[in-house]
Amino acid sequence: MNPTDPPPPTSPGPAAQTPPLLVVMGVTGSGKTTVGAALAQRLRVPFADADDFHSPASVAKMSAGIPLDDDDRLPWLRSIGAWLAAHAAGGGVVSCSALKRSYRDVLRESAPQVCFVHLAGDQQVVSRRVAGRPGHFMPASLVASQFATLQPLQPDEHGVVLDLTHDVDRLVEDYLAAASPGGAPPPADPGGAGGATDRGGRS
Ligand SMILES: Nc1ncnc2c1ncn2[C@@H]1O[C@H](COP(=O)(O)OP(=O)(O)O)[C@@H](O)[C@H]1O
Ligand SMILES: O=C(O)[C@H](O)[C@@H](O)[C@H](O)[C@H](O)COP(=O)(O)O
Repeated sequence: MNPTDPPPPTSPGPAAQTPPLLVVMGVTGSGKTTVGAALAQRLRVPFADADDFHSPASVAKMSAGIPLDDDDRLPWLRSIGAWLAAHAAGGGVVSCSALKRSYRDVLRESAPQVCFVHLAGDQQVVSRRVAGRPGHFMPASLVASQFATLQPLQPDEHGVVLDLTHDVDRLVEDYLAAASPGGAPPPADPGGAGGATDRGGRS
């Protein structure tokens, strides 16, 4: 083949890459909405906030300081799964707490290729953020139950863990580094979320 010829149709190239389909997950106040929107802008894909998919009854429940249960969350997760399925071909980012493995399984049923970006960190930092966030239905009193419910990504789950204390621009870069072919360098503290921890996923 002449070196100037275009690659054969079967050759993988940038156009063959699957567009990113991400769920930015974590407890309330971890930065999902802020970082999810920034990631979507950087990746040039649509963004959705799972808060907008809650029923009025669920919003009223959380506003009253009562945690949602599995029954409250199932129809909500299915609607987010439908959003992911509808954006699988072109890519998209949705911010959704996805606290339990079983919740992430519901999302994966609709979009098996989805990559989870977990914004992980300390409860005190998150509580301060939620207490200082104006005009949101989620009370700071629910932060403890969110941490109690949270099940971190397991080794077989496609995703990355990022340190929520990094600033937003840095978190976008952390994700890009983790998703690049070489992956992210090992975190400084393997027990925590000191950098980007690749959980085996590529998007
Ligand atoms: N990386 C960050 N560093 C500092 N503050 C942040 C960061 N990400 C979000 N915040 C702030 O923390 C609060 C919670 O962020 P938000 O995106 O609403 O979280 P979530 O969607 O997970 O509840 C907001 O006031 C937001 O401005
Ligand atoms: O399953 C839940 O209990 C909720 O989805 C919860 O995890 C989520 O955090 C709220 O929707 C508040 O919204 P923010 O996460 O944006 O604060």
